[in-house]
Amino acid sequence: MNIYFCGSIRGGRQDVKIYQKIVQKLQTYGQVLSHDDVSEKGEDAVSGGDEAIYDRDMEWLAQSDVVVAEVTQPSFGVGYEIGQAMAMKKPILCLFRPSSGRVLSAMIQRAEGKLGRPFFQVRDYEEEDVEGVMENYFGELTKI
Ligand SMILES: O=c1[nH]c(=O)n([C@H]2C[C@H](O)[C@@H](COP(=O)(O)O)O2)cc1CO
Repeated sequence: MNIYFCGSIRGGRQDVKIYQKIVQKLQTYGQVLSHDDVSEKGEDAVSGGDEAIYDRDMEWLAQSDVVVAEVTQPSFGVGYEIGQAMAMKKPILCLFRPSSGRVLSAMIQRAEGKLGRPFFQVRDYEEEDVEGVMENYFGELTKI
């Protein structure tokens, strides 16, 4: 299974430790298609620049069987990828931490009803529960 992971880069890297935890867990379900650099800096210096990043990520999105997005830290890129993945009719799991004090965009929160479960889901979670949330999701996904 190819899994595309979305997480904020230029939107802010505050949650990078949580992204690393999510990616580690996703690797137990399949191949994770995501930029290698889940460090604080991001991958600004990638050769080929922004166009290469865009083309690579759209290709990976097209190749993915499922998309997992951490949406707590707002990011234009993550929102864009979610919209593209919806247009491609990929199953999408959005993970949001209410304890951040943020309120999730209505455009993500209310997209849930539009493709129908289990194709678009938003799950609220706490950091210590994130592995269990993914176990539930992937358990249900394999039954479709
Ligand atoms: O360097 C990058 N590499 C990269 O893969 N992306 C993609 C993957 C992330 O899920 C998303 C992050 O978007 P943003 O940088 O607007 O927060 O965009 C985005 C950037 C920088 O915008």
